[in-house]
Amino acid sequence: MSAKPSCDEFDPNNLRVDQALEQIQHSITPVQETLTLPLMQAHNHILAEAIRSPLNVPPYKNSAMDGYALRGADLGDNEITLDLIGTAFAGNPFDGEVQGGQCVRIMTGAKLPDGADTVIMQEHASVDSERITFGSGHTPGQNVRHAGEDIAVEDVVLQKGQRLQAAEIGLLASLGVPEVTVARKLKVAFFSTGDELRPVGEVLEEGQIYDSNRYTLYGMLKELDVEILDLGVIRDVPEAIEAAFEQAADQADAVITSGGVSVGEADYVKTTLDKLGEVSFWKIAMKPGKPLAFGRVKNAWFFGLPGNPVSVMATFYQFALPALRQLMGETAGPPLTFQVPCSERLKKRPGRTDFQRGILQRDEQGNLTVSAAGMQASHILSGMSRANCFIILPLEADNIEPGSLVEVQPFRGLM
Ligand SMILES: Nc1nc2c(c(=O)[nH]1)N[C@H]1C(S)=C(S)[C@@H](COP(=O)(O)OP(=O)(O)OC[C@H]3O[C@@H](n4cnc5c(N)ncnc54)[C@H](O)[C@@H]3O)O[C@H]1N2
Ligand code: MOO
Repeated sequence: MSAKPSCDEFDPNNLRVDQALEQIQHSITPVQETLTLPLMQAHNHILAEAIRSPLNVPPYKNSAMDGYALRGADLGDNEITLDLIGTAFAGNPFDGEVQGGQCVRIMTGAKLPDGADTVIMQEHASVDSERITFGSGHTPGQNVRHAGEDIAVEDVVLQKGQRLQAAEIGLLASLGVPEVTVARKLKVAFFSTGDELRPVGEVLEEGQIYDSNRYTLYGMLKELDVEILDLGVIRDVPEAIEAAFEQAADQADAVITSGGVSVGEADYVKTTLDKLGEVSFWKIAMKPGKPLAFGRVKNAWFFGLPGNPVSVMATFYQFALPALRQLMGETAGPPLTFQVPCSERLKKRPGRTDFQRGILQRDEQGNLTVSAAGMQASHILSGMSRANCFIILPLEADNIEPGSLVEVQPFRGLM
């Protein structure tokens, strides 16, 4: 691993990660167009309106157990024996009223018969034909699910800006809501530039590498569920680059490129951006991902991510992802982070916030720990694949000693 000169680490012109995030956040306003979709098609869309419940959930008082419904007032300190007068099934209620001294056989989810307010599970009953005996120790009101105890009519069940995932579309279905108004999907265009890049499928010549950034970008955008416009690898000639930017910006809400944002090299990209838009070239005090371009190209937002394969992913996750979420109207909180002890020494120099690639796992005692996912240079894409989290080390931090608490940001939740 080659060390970078430490004089580079504390550059007063570098923006801090939080400053860059704030500037991006202040610039972006969400797309306004909406559409109304049936529930299943609305999956993974962003809700454009708050949803109020048209129903009580549960809609009626019902039993939480298979057993017997009775009047709580019949319960006492001693065992009781009641007359069985009928059965209540889920979907087929008992049509009558339970009086003192009576009970009704009831199934889980069945509507509680009029007069009854208590259910005793069948394991606590002894049955002698039409006479049912219950021991002591039961409480009036037990094992009853009340109307509206989950959701009451007119409660706001989902907020504008929420992503409709499995639980949300299930919840809407449980309320009988057949369709919802959602934000239209974002269109995001991307392409790669660089004379060394060859598309997968071609034979590499000396000095050439395969274009992998378009694939990582594709994967990350796919997970976000946007419409993707892949413009391929663009040759390093001004006309081709300008045409690619024009096409991307005309068709998409956002344009993402990788490479060519560091010092000097990508003159065509910079001159084209000067002509077509307003783009700032930032240096961010983070590692990897120092160079980053952000702004407008025609009517599209532009993210020029650094070319190194890990830098692309780190800057996409830390900047482009929250920005695209904001653009699609999603009100997502900041990503989950928490502290765990690291199991080994982590190399770090003060001056930039590190987003090291880590492996979060349980040790033999069952305690969560994190270790580095191998080499940390920004071209080591295999480390990103081995990792399951970023280890976020603060700007001022120096080397981290084993056992120290460090902040981790898992790549994914349950799915
Ligand atoms: N003198 C300096 N040199 C560099 C600096 C600096 O501040 N001063 N910053 C370094 C850092 S940090 C990064 S990150 C890179 C970023 O440079 P660019 O964004 O201009 O990216 P490129 O030079 O075009 O490429 C960097 C690297 O990534 C490879 N690459 C590019 N595109 C792809 C792709 N689509 N698929 C796979 N790999 C790709 C490219 O071949 C280079 O190896 O600059 C440092 N240099
Ligand atoms: O920031 Mo660069 O992304 O360190 O390689």
